[in-house]
Amino acid sequence: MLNVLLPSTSRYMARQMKDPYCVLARTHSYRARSAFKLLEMDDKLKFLKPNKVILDIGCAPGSWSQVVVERCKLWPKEEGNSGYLIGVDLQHLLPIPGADIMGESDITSPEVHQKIRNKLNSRKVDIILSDMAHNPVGDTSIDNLRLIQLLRTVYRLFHPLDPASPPSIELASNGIFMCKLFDGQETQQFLNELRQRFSKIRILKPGASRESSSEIYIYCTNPANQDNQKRARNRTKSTEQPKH
Ligand SMILES: C[S@@+](CC[C@H](N)C(=O)[O-])C[C@H]1O[C@@H](n2cnc3c(N)ncnc32)[C@H](O)[C@@H]1O
Repeated sequence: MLNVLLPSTSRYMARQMKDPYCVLARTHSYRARSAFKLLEMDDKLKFLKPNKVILDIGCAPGSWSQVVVERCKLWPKEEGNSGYLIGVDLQHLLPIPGADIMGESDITSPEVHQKIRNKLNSRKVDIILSDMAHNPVGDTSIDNLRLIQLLRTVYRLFHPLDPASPPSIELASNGIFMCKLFDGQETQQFLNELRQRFSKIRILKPGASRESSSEIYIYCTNPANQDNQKRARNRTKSTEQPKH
């Protein structure tokens, strides 16, 4: 009956039942299979630790935040653990114990930046995670470009275009920025922009990421120091502005 009435829904459910990561997500009470992408990347790079201040951008339905809470021991919080997690998403999402969730919040909005700043209360962010994405339209070049535009607004939070203006969010001197990107023709340009801001960049494709998906993860460490940042911002400014 379900097959007749809702063929695409039942096909989706069948696929989910066969997908080992969906089964595992249910077993471990993760809200999405994407938890296993972060778990795998953290197993490899070991960046999630107690005492870290973390911003999880595009956090709904919340499986990455669940992983961060577990690995950074935010719930129940160990005594002396100064770690803190803020999760931001356009969508409404259910609370996650140990995380400070900002649902119905657009990361491109200045009001949201102000709310994050208030929550941080002058603390620097150690790790910025972004699994954020629009719904892919399936055209690689459009999806690639749209996500890059969104990610530029994210890195400009901690590396503003105007070198004279203070960053909206301060990244710690040993801070990490990890973001998802739909791979495509603008990827190299985007990587070049990141290379001006971080001296170490790695590209990851975790096993839980579907082969058919163009998604890749970019893991950036060693942020440029203040002077280099200013020089990089000046260089980027001149290449990013339209030529007349
Ligand atoms: C693939 S999902 C993230 C899954 C999440 N990491 C998890 O494990 O549960 C991508 C999310 O990015 C969010 N998103 C897209 N654009 C956004 C924006 N401008 N601001 C905040 N969130 C955004 C979407 O609402 C969506 O929930």
